Amino acid sequence: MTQDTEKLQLAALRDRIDDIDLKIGHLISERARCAQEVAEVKKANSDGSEIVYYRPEREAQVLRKAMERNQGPLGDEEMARLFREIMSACLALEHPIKVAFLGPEGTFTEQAALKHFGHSAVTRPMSAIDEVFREVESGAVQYGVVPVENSTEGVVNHTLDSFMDSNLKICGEVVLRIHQHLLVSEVTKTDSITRIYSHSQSLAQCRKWLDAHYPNAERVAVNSNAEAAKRLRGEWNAAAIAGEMAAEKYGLTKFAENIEDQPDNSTRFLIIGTEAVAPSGVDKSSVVIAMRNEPGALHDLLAPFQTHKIDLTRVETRPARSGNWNYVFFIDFNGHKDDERVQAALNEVSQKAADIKMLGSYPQGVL
Ligand SMILES: C=C(O[C@@H]1C=C(C(=O)O)C=C[C@H]1O)C(=O)O
Repeated sequence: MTQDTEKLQLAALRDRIDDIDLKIGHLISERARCAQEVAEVKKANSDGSEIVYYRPEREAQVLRKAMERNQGPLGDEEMARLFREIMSACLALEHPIKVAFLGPEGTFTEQAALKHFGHSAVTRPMSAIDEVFREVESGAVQYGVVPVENSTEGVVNHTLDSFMDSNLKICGEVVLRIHQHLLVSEVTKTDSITRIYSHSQSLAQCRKWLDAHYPNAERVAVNSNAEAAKRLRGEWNAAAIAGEMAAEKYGLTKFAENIEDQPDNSTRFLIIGTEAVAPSGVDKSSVVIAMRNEPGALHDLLAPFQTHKIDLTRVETRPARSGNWNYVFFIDFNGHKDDERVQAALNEVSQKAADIKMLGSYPQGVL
């Protein structure tokens, strides 16, 4: 009797779900047709220059709205992730977007690219950060994704250096929680692991765990975590440290999970492209500023931001490669380059700076 009631109740609920899915399906198709029309309008009004289909500022607004109006029971991020995928599919209908990322397949950077653009983007692995820059510069892809800073290990210097030689712009940022796992293959003898492969950043992020659990294993730094995962093939005495995607892509087992020393370990990635991005309402900007080696240079650099009440979110120093100045600062702050306050501050800085280069204004990461 109770089994019958359960069956009836479930059947009724499943009928309701089928009805709802039907409506969702129709609505998604209607949305996709609208996106196609957007593409038609863009084409009809084109002045002959290349049409820009992907609009980072609009996408950020759509995702923020999805989160703001969400009443549960799904979490805000979960809701936004669903909309992320719907938009990704709609954009692919307008124009398939091609994205280069720091590879090989299975890296955290690939995960960041998919988190930012959704799974309808066509992603291409590159073997080095400067290759990602070159691929975008050559026009082979429209966008690139590169890591820029990790909460445990700090800045990715290759990325900052690549910006010094490039005219590409930053069009977005994405932050990824990084979980590291100790991976083994089916041939690994787990009680005789004497070598552990990983990227140097990941080895550093798991230093204490390794000291505690594998104090005598040789730590071998390789080009990427995915490369580390690949190296395991046929080595019975080796393990790799890498993320979930690498484990899945290379068919490895998690022998120990979440072994990063800091529980809030996260990495920030930048989206690079050729187009400047319009304000989305909640934006960040990045600039490189070269100062002469004079007393008070750092004060001269920072004071205008304080005067105009602009929050700095990061200040990074790199050795300058030219003889004209000594310091180069990479500065991130809240605000868009079109904001009056930002323009006023940058104007004041430029009077004291040897050189100033705007790397881009872009929507603050939503997901
Ligand atoms: C539809 C547009 O084009 C693209 C697709 C979007 C969407 O599906 O909502 C949003 C921004 C663009 O990346 C648009 O510009 O509005």
